Amino acid sequence: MSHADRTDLPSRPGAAGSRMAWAKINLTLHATGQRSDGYHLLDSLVVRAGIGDELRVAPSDRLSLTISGPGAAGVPTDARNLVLKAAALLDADQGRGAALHLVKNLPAAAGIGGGSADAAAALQLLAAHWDLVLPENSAQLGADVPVCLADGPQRMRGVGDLLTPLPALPACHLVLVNPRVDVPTPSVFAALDNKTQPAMPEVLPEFSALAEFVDFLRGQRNDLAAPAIARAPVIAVCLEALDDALLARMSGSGATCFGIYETTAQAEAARARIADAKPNWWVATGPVLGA
Ligand SMILES: C[C@@](CO)(OP(=O)(O)O)[C@H](O)COP(=O)(O)OP(=O)(O)OC[C@H]1O[C@@H](n2ccc(N)nc2=O)[C@H](O)[C@@H]1O
Ligand SMILES: Nc1ncnc2c1ncn2[C@@H]1O[C@H](COP(=O)(O)OP(=O)(O)O)[C@@H](O)[C@H]1O
Repeated sequence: MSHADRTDLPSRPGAAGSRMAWAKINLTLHATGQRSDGYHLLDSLVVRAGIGDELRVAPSDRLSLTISGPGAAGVPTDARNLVLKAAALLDADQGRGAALHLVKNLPAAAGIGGGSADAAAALQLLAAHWDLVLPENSAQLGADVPVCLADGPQRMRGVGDLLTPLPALPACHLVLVNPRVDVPTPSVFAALDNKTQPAMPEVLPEFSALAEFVDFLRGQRNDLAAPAIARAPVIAVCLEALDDALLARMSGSGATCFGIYETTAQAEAARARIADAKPNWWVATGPVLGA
């Protein structure tokens, strides 16, 4: 087999030629202003959930991308894919090759940064594969890419570019519910009436117990929830379906909602109940990473 023909893709998540692209969850999302270029200033507590896509790389003389998995339908495989955009940003027209395969589990355009997480995973995997350093301008791939490159809970401000790592959070489990309606991010921002709302407290408390953390979150907001629900009222039905959670909110610009549960068993029971009642929805569960 020639070097160019090798497409022996590693199949184990976390193997050397593979990287997980974990879902990004905005536990809070405050819209605090707007820049002159139209981009919104945000203040958001962002975590990664242990539910994600998997990106694999194998040596090849040319760059290629194939996609499989339950979330693959409708995701572009051409140069519009954020994985290939990330490869182009890193390669800078040098013509490097790699055979990439994306196992797409996360729904797209769902407020959980699936595309941004894939882009971040591509930058990290290909930087290692090609022996390059990560580019500083990753945000040009999307405002959420920098936070997806970071590990552990983060406070995200600016337009997504100002990141402050947070101490570990109390352990908890998330149930993610998506009613399978696309809610494009620009349309939700455009429908946001009040673009200058209060930020989170300047200094975030440190949380030793889950109840304390959930109490704090209850006092915070997702300012994009109202315009997203106005566009897709089924989001309110998702929140109702999570009514046994300690807290249920929408992530990002929607439509995915999350419920916070204390134990894996409680989260799994909620996942099974909702999946049974709503077979056409996407319902998944996983721990908050770095908690
Ligand atoms: C709202 C957030 C919150 O984490 O998440 P998602 O709902 O996308 O998951 C992000 O800020 C989205 O990040 P991302 O989806 O990468 O944004 P981009 O591709 O750069 O921008 C898509 C569009 O969203 C709007 N946008 C995005 C970020 C921002 N700070 N202000 C904005 O106004 C702009 O209309 C832009 O054209
Ligand atoms: N690898 C990818 N996975 C998902 N969507 C992608 C990908 N590459 C490009 N896209 C496009 O990016 C858009 C936003 O995707 P995504 O990041 O999942 O949503 P959101 O910004 O709501 O979190 C989608 O409309 C999709 O067509």
